[in-house]
Amino acid sequence: MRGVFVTGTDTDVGKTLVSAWLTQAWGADYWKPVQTGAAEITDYGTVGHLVPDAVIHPATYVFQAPLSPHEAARREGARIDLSALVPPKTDNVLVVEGAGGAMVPLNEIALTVDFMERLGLPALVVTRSNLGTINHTLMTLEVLRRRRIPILGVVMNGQKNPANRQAIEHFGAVPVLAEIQPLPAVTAATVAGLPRPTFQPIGE
Ligand SMILES: Nc1ncnc2c1ncn2[C@@H]1O[C@H](COP(=O)(O)OP(=O)(O)OP(=O)(O)O)[C@@H](O)[C@H]1O
Ligand SMILES: C[C@H](N)[C@H](N)CCCCCC(=O)O
Ligand SMILES: [Mg+2]
Repeated sequence: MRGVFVTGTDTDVGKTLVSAWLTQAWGADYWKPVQTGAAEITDYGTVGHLVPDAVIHPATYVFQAPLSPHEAARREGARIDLSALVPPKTDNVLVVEGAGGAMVPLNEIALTVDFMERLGLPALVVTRSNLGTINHTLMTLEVLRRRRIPILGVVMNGQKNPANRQAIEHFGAVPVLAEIQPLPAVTAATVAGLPRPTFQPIGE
């Protein structure tokens, strides 16, 4: 399976924007295995609008409450089973987006990082560019490395911050693959207008 698991230092950090950007630039398929907050909005719906031609695979779990997956599932009398999180069959590159960050619980014992470990795709970490991101990014990298999850690199999302970029690359021993600036609006046109990624997905 070729692709990338888009995780982040937090919820609302820009994972869906980055996922749409890569899906569009690579002509990839998109999959959001676990979606919460569906009562308000879904990431697969957003990516479908931002990348109209993309193959959007159905989420395995969809819950209404905008909460951590383990809690959103519980409130609906459900429980996320990692063995049900089977990647879609595709010969194409697959962009997978996690819910929130790497340590987000999926059930009473399993965390998102456990799912990432099973899936085996390299991780791309989306981070904010402003104050506080160094700590959050280094902690996320630490978690991924402890599980020997390959790390493609980091995408910084927000106003350019050379000092934070340097710190993340130096202390995190990881490349900042791209810096995405604040967009006036997130639309199919502005996503398509972003500079093309200078990196490729890895895997066979
Ligand atoms: N560079 C940017 N410029 C303008 N708006 C942005 C940018 N990055 C993210 N946003 C907006 O910020 C909000 C959060 O971004 P996004 O949905 O990509 O975060 P997320 O990490 O996928 O969140 P979740 O954890 O819910 O999946 C969205 O409304 C998105 O359109
Ligand atoms: C609802 C939100 N948009 C995401 N889908 C889920 C974020 C879970 C975050 C859990 C946590 O880190 O506290
Ligand atoms: Mg998202």
